Amino acid sequence: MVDRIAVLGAGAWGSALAKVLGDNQHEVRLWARDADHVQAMVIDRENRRHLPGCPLPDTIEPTADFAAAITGSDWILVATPSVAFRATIRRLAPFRPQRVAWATKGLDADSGGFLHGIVEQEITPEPQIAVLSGPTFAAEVGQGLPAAMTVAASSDDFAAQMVDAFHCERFRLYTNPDMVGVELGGAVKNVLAVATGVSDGMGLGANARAALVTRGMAEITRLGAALGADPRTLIGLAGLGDLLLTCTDDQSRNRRFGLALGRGAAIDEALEVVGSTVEGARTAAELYSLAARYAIEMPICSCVYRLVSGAIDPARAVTELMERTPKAEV
Ligand SMILES: NC(=O)c1ccc[n+]([C@@H]2O[C@H](COP(=O)([O-])OP(=O)(O)OC[C@H]3O[C@@H](n4cnc5c(N)ncnc54)[C@H](O)[C@@H]3O)[C@@H](O)[C@H]2O)c1
Ligand SMILES: O=P(O)(O)OC[C@H](O)CO
Repeated sequence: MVDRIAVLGAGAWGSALAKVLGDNQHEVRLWARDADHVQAMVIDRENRRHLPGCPLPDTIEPTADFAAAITGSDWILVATPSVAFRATIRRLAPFRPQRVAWATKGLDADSGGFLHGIVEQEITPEPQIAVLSGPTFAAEVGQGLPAAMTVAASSDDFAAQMVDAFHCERFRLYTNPDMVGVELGGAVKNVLAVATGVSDGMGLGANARAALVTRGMAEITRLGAALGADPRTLIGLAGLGDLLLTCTDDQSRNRRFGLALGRGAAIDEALEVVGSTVEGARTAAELYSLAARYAIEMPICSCVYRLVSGAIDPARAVTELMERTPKAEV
């Protein structure tokens, strides 16, 4: 069956996912707020700004007209950065969409809560919802390299529709009912990728990186337990899978941001070096509040928060982490 889908947000990830859907012969309207950017995509048949070298199939119609993108769509896929998520959902609400999915990773900038909370608050009547997350760099997906993700949906029917829409020989979706676990993994891994980037930028070595990834996983697990996430989700694609990818490969913008900080760049300079979305830099603050609300110790994530808010420098972060009181591992 051919779906009509509106993809909201034509960054690297919205464009890569639109391409998978379009290559699968679905009718995709790819919305971007910048009319010049849309015009360039129409002429180039490529998103040269965010996903160069990945031709957009004819099934994708780039548009700057929000209403035209939404009207008549079977479902909506939001792929903006988290900072724009609530505004996008508010804009969508008057259209009373029945099925809303998102591929954004992060937390609500206002409340520090999960993104599904924003959709539940802003859209009435409540639509069916789904979140897509996992270890996936947009450039590789755009090039058609194999990848797998997790989808957590509020109904089996919507989960099955998402699997049908995306499934192909190079893209595989696993369903999982645990929306909290899937969203948590995608949000926290970005903060931990900043930490491992800082460590590598300082030249602290492979042992330190492995320790950060492993103890970072312990932090995700503790917070996940407090929030009711399924531990199996946290060691799945949207948890450990994405943590490993983002902490170890320089395609990650969060990791590159951390690398720049670890080599001595100021925060603004490091953001500029990366030049596109660095979710972990803002998720760190939201995560700090969330962990505090549940009284969960997350020393690595806390250090990243204090680092990106300018309270400490990388050397101080290392000292603080290493000089914590010895404790049992589990
Ligand atoms: N790039 C990846 O490999 C990847 C993979 C998985 C998930 N994600 C997630 O997808 C989300 C988007 O990331 P990206 O890589 O596409 O970002 P990007 O930096 O490539 O592009 C961001 C786009 O969002 C647009 N934007 C910013 N504010 C907006 C607003 N208020 N309304 C509409 N558009 C707005 C920008 O103009 C830009 O086109 C993030 O949460 C990211 O963590 C990215
Ligand atoms: O480039 P990053 O660090 O935003 O990571 C992109 C994806 O989230 C990887 O799964």
